[in-house]
Amino acid sequence: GTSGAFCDWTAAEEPAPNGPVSTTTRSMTVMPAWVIDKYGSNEALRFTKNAGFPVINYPNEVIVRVHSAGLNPLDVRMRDGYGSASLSMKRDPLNIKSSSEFPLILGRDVSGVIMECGLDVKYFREWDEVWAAIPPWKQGSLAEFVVLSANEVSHKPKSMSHREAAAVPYAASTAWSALVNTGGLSKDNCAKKRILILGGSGGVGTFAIQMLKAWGAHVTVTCSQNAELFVRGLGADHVVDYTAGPVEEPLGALEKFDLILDNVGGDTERWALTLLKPWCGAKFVTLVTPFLQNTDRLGIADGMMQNAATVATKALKHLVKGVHYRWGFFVPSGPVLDEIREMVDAGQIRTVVEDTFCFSQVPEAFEKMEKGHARGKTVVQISK
Ligand SMILES: NC(=O)C1=CN([C@@H]2O[C@H](COP(=O)(O)OP(=O)(O)OC[C@H]3O[C@@H](n4cnc5c(N)ncnc54)[C@H](OP(=O)(O)O)[C@@H]3O)[C@@H](O)[C@H]2O)C=CC1
Repeated sequence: GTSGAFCDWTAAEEPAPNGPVSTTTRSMTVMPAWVIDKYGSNEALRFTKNAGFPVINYPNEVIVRVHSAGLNPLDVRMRDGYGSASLSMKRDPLNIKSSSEFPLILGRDVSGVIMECGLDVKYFREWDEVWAAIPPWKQGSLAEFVVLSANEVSHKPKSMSHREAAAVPYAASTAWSALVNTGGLSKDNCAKKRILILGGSGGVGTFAIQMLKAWGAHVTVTCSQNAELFVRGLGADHVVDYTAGPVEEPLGALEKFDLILDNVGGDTERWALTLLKPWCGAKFVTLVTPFLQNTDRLGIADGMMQNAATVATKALKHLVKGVHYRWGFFVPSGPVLDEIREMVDAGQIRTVVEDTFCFSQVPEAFEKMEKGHARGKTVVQISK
């Protein structure tokens, strides 16, 4: 990656069919973007100057000019086809435009400037600086412009650059949704609570640690030994190295927990619920669920039935042992990002951008994401 550099994507080969790109959104019909036309590896990524320009279809929508786009592990999985059946159904519920998802633009995080507002939009004006997490069923931020509902957008923190701000929304909104909506935690009820984060060094974990510390909780984290200083720097009180051997034993020797946030999945459910305080309302919230795999495999109706059956069976199995089992999800929400902005501007949440790529280097950014073991976020600079 390049630190803060911009590359000249205008030098790319493909000519725009409608002449030079204009500077006002209303007269534009095409824009530069990275798209995929089929699912697959990095070869599927294609740069074009002729991606369809986003259109305001509903009066509550806004068009955002993208300054910086943030990447998440989900982008790599979506490039590979994860969620394809479920998300294209959500994009096109009436199946009006068959095979509607292509060309698909990836990129779930955006920081940029409002260029146009629908007639019902009251809270934003043109030129407002905003950030947002883009729902997976919408076209993403690896493009010059993106259209979003105003209720998915929030004013960007003043204390962050666009580059930093693009590294926050999707992972921080997921952490908030899992801890607050699913876990029932808030700034008013965390003091003295003991929280365990399985997989604390990733995107979601790093924001979860900072939120919980700001709310006064005691935070234990599992991560690699080489991430210990990183998570301690974010506020983690106790760190257990998962690369040194099974973590069940060292964690089992500790005082029990009020909530566990699971970012790892796999066999964690087999042992982690025994680490919770029984009969105290303690919760296990996992973000690693078969939700989209089930709907991809079985279709929406049968997939949702399967999801409901799986989560109900597991919840019941654990409820009889006195603990609650829940699935957490990313939820797009401007109001949640407003709360996160206040924490950022109050110095309670910061972000670590590990790598910055320019717009012409999107395949390199995906290669970096594929390697995993990130110690911070990956951002693509789209415009100055
Ligand atoms: N349900 C939903 O809506 C959402 C689900 N997710 C899921 O949540 C999970 C976390 O997402 P995100 O934070 O963005 O992902 P990241 O890849 O950024 O983070 C994952 C972290 O887990 C660590 N890790 C891997 N294996 C273990 C282990 N056995 N024990 C402890 N730590 C481990 C990795 O660290 P190391 O480098 O040391 O291996 C890495 O830092 C992912 O599985 C993602 O798919 C995310 C967003 C929304």
